[in-house]
Amino acid sequence: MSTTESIPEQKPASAAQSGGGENLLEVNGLQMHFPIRQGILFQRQIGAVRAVDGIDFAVKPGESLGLVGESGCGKSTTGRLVTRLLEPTAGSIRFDGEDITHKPVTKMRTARQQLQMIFQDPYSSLNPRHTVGTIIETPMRLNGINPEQGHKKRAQELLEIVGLNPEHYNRYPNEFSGGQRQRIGIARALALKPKLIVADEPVSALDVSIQAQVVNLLQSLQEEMGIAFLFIAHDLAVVRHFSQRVAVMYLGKIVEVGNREDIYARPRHPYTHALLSAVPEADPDGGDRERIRLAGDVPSPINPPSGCRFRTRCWKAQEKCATEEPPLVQISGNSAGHLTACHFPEEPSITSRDEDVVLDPALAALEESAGSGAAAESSTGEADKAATPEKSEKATDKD
Ligand SMILES: Nc1ncnc2c1ncn2[C@@H]1O[C@H](COP(=O)(O)OP(=O)(O)OP(=O)(O)O)[C@@H](O)[C@H]1O
Repeated sequence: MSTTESIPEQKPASAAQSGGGENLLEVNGLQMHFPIRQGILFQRQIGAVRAVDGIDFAVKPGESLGLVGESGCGKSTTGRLVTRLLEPTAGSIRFDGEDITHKPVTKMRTARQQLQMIFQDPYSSLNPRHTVGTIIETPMRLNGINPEQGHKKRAQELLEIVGLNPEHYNRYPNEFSGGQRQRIGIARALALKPKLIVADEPVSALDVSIQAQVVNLLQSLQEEMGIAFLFIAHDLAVVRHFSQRVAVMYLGKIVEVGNREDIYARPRHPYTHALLSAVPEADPDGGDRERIRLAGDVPSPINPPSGCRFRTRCWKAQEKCATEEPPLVQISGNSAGHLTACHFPEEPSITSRDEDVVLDPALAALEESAGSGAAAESSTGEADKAATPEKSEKATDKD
């Protein structure tokens, strides 16, 4: 574990990510500050939730970029900004060569068609009063798309593509399981032949056994139809096999981005190490892995820590981390395109260290007492709960 300071090779995020071919999506300096207002009449702004606070990333045609971080880091807000469901406070979004940052939705018909979103909750994202056929056909009709074979045939084709029975065209969403509903949502997104799909935690509400099936489906769509993905997830396990590149987000900032191999085998940011530590079998060689117990919650985005935002939970934090925000750059030892925002990065390895890193003193005390007596037994559950940097399980279902 190195504590020496790395001297960043100055390659800023946007420049490093836009090299090597055209980008389908390019995001620069993107910010979303939700205003906090007070007062009944005048609604004075007294602060802001800095949900997304100046991020840069790019997605190439046909590529999948995973966007990963704990709950509240700003991933969904990023997805909603990219799909223009939210108006950004600052920054720019270019899609397929066009600046869509402030373009009214009514004036961006093509981009709107080619940029689709799949939502987390397959229960609330489908209108329960419409048949599956209507749900899939409506976007085609609204966008003036008239397939040669007719709307019904095309909707049935799409049902087949996503692994559902085309004869279920006249059924209603409540007749399907969660996994099947997510497939209907995917068929609806495909109806407009998108170039990019923003998938916001598309499997986290599903039973674990169903998750893999839906991820496999999305992967085959990416490979066979050349669709690019911005795949949002709260842990690194889900995006592992699906994303060629991964961006790790913490409290409104991207703290590390790189290709799959760099992020999973040679991570540099302590937060990436902590997230990876929570992934079962993160070490591709099956060796002894480091154990980092990331406890506590992400600090409030209303008043984020100065300097490096991760410093309040970081085991390597020093004074500099409080006073200077580390830039997202290709630090010494990183390969091209692997960018890390850290003054004191970790060694590029995930092998076991001499000691586990336990970040929460309360958790450490619990673990100490766990070795002795019956009282310890009851506290172990608490410790596990506190150590899991994941959202709580949502509704489960089976296909
Ligand atoms: N409309 C809004 N008004 C005010 N604050 C918001 C709004 N939407 C999101 N936030 C806040 O912005 C921060 C980032 O939220 P966001 O949903 O983007 O995070 P996330 O990483 O996607 O987490 P999750 O997985 O829980 O959705 C959170 O603190 C959230 O409370």
